[in-house]
Amino acid sequence: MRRSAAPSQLQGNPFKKPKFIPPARSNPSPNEEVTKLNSDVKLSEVAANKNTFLQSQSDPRICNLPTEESSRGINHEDNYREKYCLEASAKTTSDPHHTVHLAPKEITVSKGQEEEPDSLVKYFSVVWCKPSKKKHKKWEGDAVLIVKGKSFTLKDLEGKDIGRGIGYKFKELEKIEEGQTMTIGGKEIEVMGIISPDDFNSGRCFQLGGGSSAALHSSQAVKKCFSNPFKSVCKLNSKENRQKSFQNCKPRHDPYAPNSLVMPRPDNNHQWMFSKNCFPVVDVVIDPHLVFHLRPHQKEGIIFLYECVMGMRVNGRCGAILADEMGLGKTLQCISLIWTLQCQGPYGGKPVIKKTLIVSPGSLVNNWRKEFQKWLGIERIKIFTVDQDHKVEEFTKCPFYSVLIISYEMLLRSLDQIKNIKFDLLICDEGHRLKNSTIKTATALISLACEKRIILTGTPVQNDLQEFFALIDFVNPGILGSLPSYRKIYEEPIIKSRQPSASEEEKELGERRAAELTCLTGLFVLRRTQEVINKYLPPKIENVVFCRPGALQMELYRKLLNSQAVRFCLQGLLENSSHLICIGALKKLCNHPCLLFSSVKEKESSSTWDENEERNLYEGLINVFPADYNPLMFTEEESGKLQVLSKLLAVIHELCPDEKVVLVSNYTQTLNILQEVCKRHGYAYTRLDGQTQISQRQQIVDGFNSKYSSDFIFLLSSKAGGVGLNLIGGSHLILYDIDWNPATDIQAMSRVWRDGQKHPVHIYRLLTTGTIEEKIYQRQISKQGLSGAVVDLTKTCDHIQFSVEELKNLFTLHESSHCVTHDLLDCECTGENHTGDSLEKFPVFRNCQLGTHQQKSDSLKPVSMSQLKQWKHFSGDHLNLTDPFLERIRENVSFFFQNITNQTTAI
Ligand SMILES: Nc1ncnc2c1ncn2[C@@H]1O[C@H](COP(=O)(O)OP(=O)(O)OP(=O)(O)O)[C@@H](O)[C@H]1O
Ligand SMILES: [Mg+2]
Repeated sequence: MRRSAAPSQLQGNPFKKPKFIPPARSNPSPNEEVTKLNSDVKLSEVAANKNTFLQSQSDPRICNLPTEESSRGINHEDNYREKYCLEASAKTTSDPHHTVHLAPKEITVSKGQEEEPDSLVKYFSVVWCKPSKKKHKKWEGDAVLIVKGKSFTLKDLEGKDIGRGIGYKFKELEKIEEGQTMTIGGKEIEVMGIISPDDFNSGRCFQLGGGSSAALHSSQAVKKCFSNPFKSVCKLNSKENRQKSFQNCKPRHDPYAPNSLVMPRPDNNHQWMFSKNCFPVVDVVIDPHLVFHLRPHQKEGIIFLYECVMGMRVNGRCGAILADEMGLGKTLQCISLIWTLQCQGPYGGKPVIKKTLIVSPGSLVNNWRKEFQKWLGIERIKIFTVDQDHKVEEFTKCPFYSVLIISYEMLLRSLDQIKNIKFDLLICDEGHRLKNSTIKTATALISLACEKRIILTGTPVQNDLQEFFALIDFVNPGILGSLPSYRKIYEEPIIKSRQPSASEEEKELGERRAAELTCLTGLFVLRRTQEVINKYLPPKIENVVFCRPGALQMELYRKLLNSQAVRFCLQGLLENSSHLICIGALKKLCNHPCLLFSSVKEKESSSTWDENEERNLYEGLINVFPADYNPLMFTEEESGKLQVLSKLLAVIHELCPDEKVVLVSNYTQTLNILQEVCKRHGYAYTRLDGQTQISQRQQIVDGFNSKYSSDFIFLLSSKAGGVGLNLIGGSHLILYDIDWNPATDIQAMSRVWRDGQKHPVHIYRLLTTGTIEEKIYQRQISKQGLSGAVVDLTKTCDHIQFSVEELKNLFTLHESSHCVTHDLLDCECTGENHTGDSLEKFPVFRNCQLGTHQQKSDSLKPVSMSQLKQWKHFSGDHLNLTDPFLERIRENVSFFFQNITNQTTAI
């Protein structure tokens, strides 16, 4: 029977016959085929090397200048890539079943023939069409046929079921072989080949619809390689001309100098594809001026980024995600990359890029400028930052600017102009916001033509597989296929395998798909944890301080809990969001009663006072305050936390007059109170919150960090300014209130304990004993909080669903406990200075949808209950530590937890 070719037939799906054999390549031997599927990662190298080996024999365009490299041993750090790739593919390579089965005889069944028919599973690649009597079939598509015992499933290459059948005769299904045509489930099919269980389990057999690594490394590489072989044929005709031109091609910096950092050379395949005009390969060497400052992980990061954007890691793909934890110097790594590519390139030393676009949150635009200046000075590179007074047009008009830095908001406003500029490199800082591809910013950035794209994010990217897809698809569009096919092939099986009810088969499939996805994306996603710089950082002393509430606070708290609104909440009688109003009131009260007073007064005079819930909540509350209560004249004694804070500031000021404090709250109103405290005590302060002009933010940060600044306190709204800021001028950080999302707090805490910090860092988290603040903290550190994915700043309290049980717990005041959190730890101590083991012995794990093999210690994760138990802890009455700061506040504190990281680091 003759047939029209199905799509795969034309594109060279290796699971079908006739196989696509690239030009200049001999028919692969069976052994070669085995290698091909043994390791996806190695595959690109094997395939590429083989191809180019064959080509380079006769191809005049590959012009390697003879180098002394091998004899003198330049540190190209090639083995870094190898190590990295091997790690990514470890799972795959260790699998012994990695073979393509070419003939029906080689059908692999999961168990022996004598097994129960139901347990036999076979996989076939097929083409299908609607049944017809026509001689010349018009096949409608490729599919994968899964035969299991007496039933079968037909899936298209996007992983969607397109046919199913049960109750077939086992013998009939057992006999299926290559070349056979049959009608099955209302479709006519022709069997094109047999798929090994491993190729099915890894998802590789869906390659045309998906984009598995096998597809990438074989067909795409091949397509790229052979698409237009004559496009960049050497134009230099005379031998002398060539020689002359080569002589000028020298590395910009000496690759043999001690400590030089030399980028890996492109392989033959890369040269064949990208070397224009037959230029010789020249070493790309990072500016020694930068190398001098680089940490080891940053050197590796630069090589990684270089290889990614040069298309050396995944053929024809130039995107990367650098997801290093906060404070690891992602900015410096990018600056090094930009500076290098702007001045150098592997082909004749010609620069790879001319213009770079950096998009960042508004508050970081000037930080980028500062970092450029810090590392490169003002002469080497001309950067342009867009703000109200400096428009994109100016950048366009002045050719000497090579880097444009713009906020996400401004980018949207200037998109038309930006689109008209040819950028060669696009960097999206805090790029986690692109996780939703439908938002305007993401669509705008996707629309830019630039191929070399880098996302920087401190947040782990694999926690949500859909968001993961969006980020991956942004940097390397199409690499995972379409969203629907990705969901079918990867997301659904992976999620299913994580369900408690998952069968062994589902678990295995999910794990294999996750491994495949990791292997594929691991080539261009890099994440290192804070551990890599710990040794450069001073000690960090972290304290959780449980502050006794003041008398007025207690009375008001009881009153609120007895209100009709709270009671209705607990009976489930109120609207969905009414519990949030109650929670909000309790949190305000914990910060200071005057905040609650102001809210009640404000509501009373507003037109919405009639709204039941609030009236029910605030009823009679004003009577608890003294008759002449004036919120502007608040006292410190009225709030337990404020009292502790005030004493803490005093002792820091007294004992460490050169050190500064970052004081963080989530609320502007609370910051107002803290600001007032600063004024009353005569502390010089500066402030950054949501209202601070973007253009002023860096100035404020710089002022505070400067050793000449007289500011003692930096008042920071964590929501407004948490991300990306460097506040190393401060060495004490006080979190005045707690957020539901641990990420907000962790972000804030990371502002001071980072590279460049000279003093030991003291972190104080203040919680009001027995109140909702403890409950929120418990939620942060409990399993529930830890698994909710969590380290994501966009998640707010509104996302949390509370059961009535949980609400009951939230709305309970524990008046007699020193520390409810400690009570919950099942700790046998009585608060008498229990010295737990160091936290460092207990690596922190985070949940990741890709599975266990991805789990790494991650300091972005809040501590867990069991880790907290290992911290030193003691009640206020039993404090006998020699910590002079805690000593001074013990009177108002019912309990402490303390943990010291890097105790022995010499600064
Ligand atoms: N090699 C280095 N030596 C000294 N300081 C460094 C080095 N690398 C980075 N830094 C400094 O460390 C601080 C943190 O760097 P950076 O802001 O780039 O971190 P980041 O990885 O972007 O973190 P975040 O995710 O919080 O934005 C900056 O002040 C930077 O100048
Ligand atoms: Mg940053």
